[in-house]
Amino acid sequence: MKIFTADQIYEADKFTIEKQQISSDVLMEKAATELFKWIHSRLQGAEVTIQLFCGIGNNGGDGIALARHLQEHGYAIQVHVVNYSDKRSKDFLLNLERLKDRKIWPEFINHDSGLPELSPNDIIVDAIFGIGLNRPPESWVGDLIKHINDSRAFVLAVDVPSGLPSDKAPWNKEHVVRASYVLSFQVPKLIFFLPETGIYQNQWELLDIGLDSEFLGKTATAYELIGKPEVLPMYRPRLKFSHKGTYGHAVIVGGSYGKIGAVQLASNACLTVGSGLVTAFVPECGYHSLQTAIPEIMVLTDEEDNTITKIDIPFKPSVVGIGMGMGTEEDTVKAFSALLKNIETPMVIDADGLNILAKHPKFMKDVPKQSVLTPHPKELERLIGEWEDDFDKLEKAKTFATKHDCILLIKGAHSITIYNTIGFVNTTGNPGMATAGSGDVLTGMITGLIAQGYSSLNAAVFGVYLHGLAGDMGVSHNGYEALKASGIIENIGKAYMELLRPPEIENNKEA
Ligand SMILES: NC(=O)C1=CN([C@@H]2O[C@H](COP(=O)(O)OP(=O)(O)OC[C@H]3O[C@@H](n4cnc5c(N)ncnc54)[C@H](OP(=O)(O)O)[C@@H]3O)[C@@H](O)[C@H]2O)[C@@H](O)CC1
Ligand SMILES: Nc1ncnc2c1ncn2[C@@H]1O[C@H](COP(=O)(O)OP(=O)(O)O)[C@@H](O)[C@H]1O
Ligand SMILES: [K+]
Repeated sequence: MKIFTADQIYEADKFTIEKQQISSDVLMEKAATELFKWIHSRLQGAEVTIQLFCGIGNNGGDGIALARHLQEHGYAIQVHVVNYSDKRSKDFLLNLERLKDRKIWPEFINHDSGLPELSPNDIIVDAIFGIGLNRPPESWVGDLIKHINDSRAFVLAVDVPSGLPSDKAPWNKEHVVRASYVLSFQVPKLIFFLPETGIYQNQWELLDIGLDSEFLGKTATAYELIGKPEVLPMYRPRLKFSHKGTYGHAVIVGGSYGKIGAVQLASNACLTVGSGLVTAFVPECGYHSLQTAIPEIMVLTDEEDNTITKIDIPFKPSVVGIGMGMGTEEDTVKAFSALLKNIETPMVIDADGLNILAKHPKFMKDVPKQSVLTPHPKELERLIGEWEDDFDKLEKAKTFATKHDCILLIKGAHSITIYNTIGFVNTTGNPGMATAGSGDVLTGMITGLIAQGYSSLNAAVFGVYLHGLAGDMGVSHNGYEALKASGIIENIGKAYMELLRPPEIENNKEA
C-alpha cells in the first residue's frame, strides 16, 4: 500500500473533486460519516461525554461535522473550537453553520481562555490540526494539547494527532496529542511508522473516504507499506523436480571467541528459510559447537582459534552473509577487505561487517553491487553520520544506498528497506523481538533467500516481513518477554504457512 505525502493527498482531493464533479464539503461529509460510523458501532449510544476539540481548518471541519452526527444520534457532546487563526476554511464555516442551525453553540477557546474541564471518563475527539500543520502551534494551543494529554481520557485523533507535522519531527514533544487511536483518511501516513513520530499513536486505522482510485493507483510514492498483498507475489515456490542445488549454497561468515552463537543463529535461520546448502565460516573455536548444534550445515574454520584472520572459501558461494559476532580486530578487518576484493556474489552485511565499513569508508567501493546492509540505528549512524530527525535520516540513507548501489535495511519496530529513492516500510514484528540475536536471524534469513534465487531487494523486503511474522507467531502463545531469537527461527515454517494460507472463504449465506 502506498504512503502518500500531505501534498499528494491534497492533489488526490483536488483530482477527486474535479473528476466526480462534487463540492469539497462532500468529502468532508463522507469523512465525518465514516468517523461517526466507527464511533457509533463501538459506543452503541453509551452515556459518555464526548468532548470535541476542533480547529478552524478542514481537520476542525471534520470534527464539527462529526459533532452534528453525534448529536443527531443522541450522544452527549461538548464542542470546543480552538480559535488559533482568523483564516477559517470554507467547509469549516459551512459545517459550523449547520451545527448552529441545530442550536449547538460551540465554546470558542482563544489565547486568553481558561482550560476546559476534562474527566478521564470522557472521550476526546482531537480535530485541532490535520495534515495542514506547517509551523509550531502557539504556546496556548500547545498548553491545551498538554491538558488533553494529561486528562487520561481516551483520545481519538482525526486523521493525524494534532501537533505532529507530516514531514519533520515535532517542534515541541509536549505539544503533540498522544492519541489512543487515530482514524486516518484513506492512506497511511509515514509519521505512523517512524520512531520519533510513531510514539504519538497507540493504534491507527484507515477510513475510506472515496478518494479517486485512479489517482491513487497512478501516483508514484517515495514509501510503500509492505503487507501480505505486497510480499505474496515475491514468494518463489519450491519446484517438484528441484534438488538442493536448485536452492543455492549460502555461506555465513562471522563469530569470535564467546560469540559463535551469532553464527549458529544466522546459519540455522538461513537453512530454515530454505537455502539448499549452508556453510558456516568461523574461527577454529566454533567448530565443535556448530557441528553439534546444527548437523545439517557444513563448517569451515579459520587458522586462528579465536578470531577470523583469513577467509578462504574453496567454492563459489551463491551469496555470503557476514559480520555477526565477528569483531573488528585488525586481522579480521584485513580478511574482510580481502574477501570484498575477491567476491562477485552479493553479500548480506551485518553488525561488525558494518562497523568495519563505517571505519573504512573506502571499502565501500569493493562491496558487490546489490548487496544488502542491515544496520540497526546505531550502526546506521556510524555508516551515514548523524541526522537531524527521522526524515533527514531516511534522506541520508537514500543518498547512501543510491551512491553505493546497495539495499539499506534500517532495522527497528517498522524496519524500512531503502533502495534507490524508495523506502519499503515493514508491518510485521513486535517488541518481543527486541532480544539478543534477532538481527542475526534476520541476516541468515535474507542470505538464505538470496541463495534460493530471490533478488537482493525482494530477499530484504520479503525476509524482513517473514522474520517479523515469525516473531509474531512466536509471541502468540508465550508473550513478548519469553521470545528468544531461536524462537523466531522455530516459527519460520509457521510464518510461511501463514503467508501462503488462502484468505478465509466468506460463509455463503444461502448454504
Ligand atoms: N483528502 C483528504 O484526506 C481529506 C482531508 N480532510 C481533512 O482536511 C485536513 C487538512 O485540512 P487543512 O488543509 O485545512 O489543514 P488543517 O490541518 O486543518 O490546518 C488548518 C490550517 O491551519 C493553518 N496552520 C498550520 N499550522 C498552524 C499553526 N501552527 N498555527 C496556526 N495555524 C496553523 C494552516 O493554514 P495557513 O495559516 O498556513 O494558511 C492550515 O491550513 C486533513 O487532515 C483532514 O482532516 C477532510 O476534510 C476531507 C478530505
Ligand atoms: N520493537 C520492535 N518491534 C519489531 N521488531 C523489532 C523490535 N525491536 C527489534 N526488532 C527487530 O529485531 C531485530 C533486532 O536486530 P539487532 O538490533 O541487530 O539485534 P542483534 O544485534 O541482537 O541480533 C531487527 O530485525 C528489528 O527490526
Ligand atoms: K487531528
